[in-house]
Amino acid sequence: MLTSSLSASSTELVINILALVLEEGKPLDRAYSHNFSGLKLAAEEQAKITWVTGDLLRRLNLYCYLADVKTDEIERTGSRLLNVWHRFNDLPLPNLQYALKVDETEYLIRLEKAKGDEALWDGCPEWLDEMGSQQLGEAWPRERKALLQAPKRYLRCNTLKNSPDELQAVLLKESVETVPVDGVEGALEVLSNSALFKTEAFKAGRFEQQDAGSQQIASVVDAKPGMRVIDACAGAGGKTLSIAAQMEGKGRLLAMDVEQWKLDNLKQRARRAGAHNVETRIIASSKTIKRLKLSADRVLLDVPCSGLGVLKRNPDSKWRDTPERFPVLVDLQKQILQSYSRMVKVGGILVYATCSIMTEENRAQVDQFLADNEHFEFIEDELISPADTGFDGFYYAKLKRISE
Ligand SMILES: C[S@@+](CC[C@H](N)C(=O)[O-])C[C@H]1O[C@@H](n2cnc3c(N)ncnc32)[C@H](O)[C@@H]1O
Repeated sequence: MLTSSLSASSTELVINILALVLEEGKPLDRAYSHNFSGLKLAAEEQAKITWVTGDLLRRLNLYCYLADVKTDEIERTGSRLLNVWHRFNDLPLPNLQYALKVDETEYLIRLEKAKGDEALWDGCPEWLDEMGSQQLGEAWPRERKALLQAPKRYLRCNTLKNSPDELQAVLLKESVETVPVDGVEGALEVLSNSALFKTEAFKAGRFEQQDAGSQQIASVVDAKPGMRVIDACAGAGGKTLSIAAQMEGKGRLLAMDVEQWKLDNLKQRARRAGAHNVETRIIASSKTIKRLKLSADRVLLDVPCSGLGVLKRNPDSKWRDTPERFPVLVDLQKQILQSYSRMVKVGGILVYATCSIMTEENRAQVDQFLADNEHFEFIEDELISPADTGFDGFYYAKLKRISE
């Protein structure tokens, strides 16, 4: 929460970032790096800018409605949007030289109307509200509200390099204040606005930034030293590195993906983390999977998904996404589950995971797989609910291969 207004230059930066995201379709993280690179911003000021931008994107439809501004005209009308944001948050307006004014009477009329529209109030596009109600029923309004909150910052202690206590002490020396997260071993919540990636502790591979819910998913894999483990949709390796730590660097951990640049990124992170048992392999065709048939003690399928559990962190995606993408993803997940499950050996464990809270990508997908596949039995599943935990939203199901 902000207690003072943004400076004029920070307000302009927010408008530039929003224009890049909403008018040019740039992902939020790239819009940030595009605007921040080369600037000597204090960590506190940068944190303020990302906080305001994130909040604006989480409730974009509401703020645009209150300001009578269109999402594709931010460059031209962004000053009124930012004025409305300050007005809504009871802060003095920023001191902009050329700004579109807010008509107070019009603003108050619109505010009253908006209060009567719960989905608008919670920053939810209509298509998402419909989908959420259809998929989650009565549970949806709570989740919708939870996805509106600013995400907290979490670290995963890299136990290949240090213990959580040691990490906390080292970070404190670099003015990074943290507290352990209840119920998630090795997770720390960051309380200060520090620039984490500039710390010596980060450069030494002592931690990774990773949501506590994501850390929970990785821990479900329960990999042991000496095992043969496959992380088949590894991306840049958030969960791979966590699994490597479970394995204490012993055994074989194969990280696969269809995108080489992500695996290149993963290799770099693994080097920094001291995770020497990680090998990467691009999935070039179905043959790559066939060659690994019945070979692994553990297979993690952290499948491509709608990302509708992580909207707190990636609020830009709800203004870019369309409902038409959803069935395409569900189909891809089904194919990955059917094909990649062949890599699990008899007695081995398959963990299916998503960063979505939608039933069709989660339990319904798993139920269908089990109905089509007698070689696996269900062990457990869990929805990591943003409303219950305050973390990002995830789902996992743990299955065991019982026959060839
Ligand atoms: C949810 S992300 C993985 C995130 C990663 N596990 C982490 O914890 O950082 C899904 C990944 O699946 C990859 N992917 C997409 N289609 C795939 C396919 N057919 N086979 C394997 N991976 C695929 C994407 O490139 C993406 O990196």
